[in-house]
This record gives sequence, C-alpha cells and structure tokens, in this order.
Amino acid sequence: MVCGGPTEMGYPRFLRIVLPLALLFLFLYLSVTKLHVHLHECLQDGKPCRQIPNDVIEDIRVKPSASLKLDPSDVQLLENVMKNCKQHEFQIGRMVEAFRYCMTEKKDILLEEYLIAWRQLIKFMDALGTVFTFISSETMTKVNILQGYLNGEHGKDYRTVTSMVKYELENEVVNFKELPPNRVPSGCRTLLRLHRALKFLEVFLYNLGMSVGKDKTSQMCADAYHKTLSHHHSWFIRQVAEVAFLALPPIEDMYKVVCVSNHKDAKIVLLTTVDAIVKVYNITQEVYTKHGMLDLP
Ligand SMILES: CCCCCCCC/C=C\CCCCCCCC(=O)N[C@@H](COP(=O)(O)O)[C@H](O)/C=C/CCCCCCCCCCCCC
Repeated sequence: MVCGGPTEMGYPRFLRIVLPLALLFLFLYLSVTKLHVHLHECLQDGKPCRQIPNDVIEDIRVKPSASLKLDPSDVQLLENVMKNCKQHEFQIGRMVEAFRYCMTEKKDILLEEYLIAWRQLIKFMDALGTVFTFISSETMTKVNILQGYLNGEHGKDYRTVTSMVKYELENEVVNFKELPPNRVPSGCRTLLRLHRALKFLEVFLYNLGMSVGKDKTSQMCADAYHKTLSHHHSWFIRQVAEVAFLALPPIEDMYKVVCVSNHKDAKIVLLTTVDAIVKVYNITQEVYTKHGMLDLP
C-alpha cells in the first residue's frame, strides 16, 4: 500500500505560466465582484439577470449504491485505508465517516459533522498548492459562515439542515430576491453553495473511480465541473476553474492521496466515498426542493 501525501506531488513546469495567468484571472474576478451589487440590481422576474435558473442543469445522477457490493476483502481494504492514512493531513476515511455520520435516522443532516467533512476537503485542496488557494479559501469562507451560525446565539436552530431551514424561513433570514450587501449571508444560501459543490465532487470522484487509470485527472475534473457547478458560476470563475484543472496532479498521485496503489483498490475507496456523498446530497436536495430554495441568490 502506497501512502505518500499530496505534498509529495510534483507539478509540471508549465505552472510557471499557468500561475501568473491564474493570478490575472483572480485579479479580474476581484475587480468584477466589486460590481456585484450593481449586477444584482439588474432583476428579471425578481432574480438577478446573471443567475441561471436551476432547471437548465442536466440532472446528473450516479447510482453507486445499487451496484456497490462490498465483499469482506473490500471491507478489509477500507479499514486498512482508514488506518494507514492517519498520518496524512487529508484523510479520506475521516471525510467518508463524517459524511456518513452527518445523516440522521430521520433523513436529516447534522451540520457540525457535514462541516467536518468539508474541512477535510479543504485540507486536500490546500495540499495541492497555491493554484487552489482561492478555491479552498472560498470554501473555507462558506464553512466559517455556517460554523458561525452554529456557534452563535441561535446555534441549536442550526443543528440540522431542516432545523436551519425552518428557523431561517420563520425569522425571514432568507432572502429570495437578492443577496443583501453588508450582511452575513443566510445559512441556507451558504449551504446551497456547498451543496452544489458536493454534486461536483460526487461526479468527479465517480469519474476517478470509474476511469481505467489512463484518463487525465484534469479532463475528468473539467467534465464533472461542466456538468454541475459551472452552471452556477460566472464567466470569470469558470476561467479560474479551467486554470486550476490544468494544475491537478496525475491519477497515480490522486491514488496516493487516498492511500491506494492500484486502480482496483482506488475504485472501491472512491465509489464508497461517492455512495456516502450521494446520500447526503439527496437528503439536502429534498429539503431545498420542498422549500423552493434551489435558486437562492
Ligand atoms: C481523491 C480525493 C479528491 C478530493 C477532491 C476534492 C475536490 C474539492 C471539492 C470541492 C471543491 C469545490 C469547492 C468550491 C466551492 C464553491 C462554492 C461556490 O460555488 N462559490 C461561488 C458562489 O459563491 P457566491 O458568490 O454565490 O457567494 C463563488 O463565486 C466561487 C468561487 C470560486 C470557486 C471556484 C470553484 C471551482 C471548482 C473547481 C474545483 C476544482 C478543485 C478540484 C480539486 C481536486
């Protein structure tokens, strides 16, 4: 079993060109976000003009649960991965555990555990290097907003996704028309951003798990992004993402990150992860659909 960390990944030389380009896009992005409020003043049917309705997005469904049958040797492999990966900053086992533990018997999501899983993903992105800093700090911002609510005065109302939705709707914290400036965004719209990113992660890990070991990670990641998260991002963000994909390490290095040495083992670990993510995603999706909250600005 190979157990090198993501910090051991070697990056190609072309990054010397890609990195300045990424910084340029970042600069452009930050310039445009200063115009954020003005862009949102353009409203159509009560929605910002740049917002793409949720229903144009192809419904991507991966169904590993039905096909994922683990025999005792697979279970042993997963246990080994959990044990042997403990020295890594990013622990896929810890992430899977958190995604599993965050689901309650009443088909609800415990926010505290959900955020633990996201913090693991942030560790992974941080280990990938500076090209990913922007994405990981954006993710951290969202995690911190939710943690802030959990630690705040109404913390108990933020224990689960359902209780958060109930509390924020009853207290008019959620704004369906615009993102009010100079206010901490609501928990519901913040979680929605992570929820959409979770679909991207699900499809990306599924692509990785199902690949025959020859495909490029950048291609698999771009494919997942184009099918999912990109529909919610502005042009500038999409360009930043395209640059980041080029900096992704090759598939063998990804395998090391999840503490496996070959494609067969990677498939088991990755599809087990996808299985947990799909369940969490579906529960959240149901709550948001029920309350018509899939397009919160
Ligand atoms: C073998 C293990 C593999 C683990 C792979 C980990 C991959 C990391 C998982 C998810 C990363 C994406 C997290 C992105 C959060 C995005 C939240 C968001 O959409 N924010 C946008 C909207 O926010 P508001 O403006 O409405 O407040 C925001 O505009 C976007 C900011 C920039 C994010 C750019 C995202 C690019 C996605 C591509 C990520 C590729 C990372 C791959 C790392 C392997």
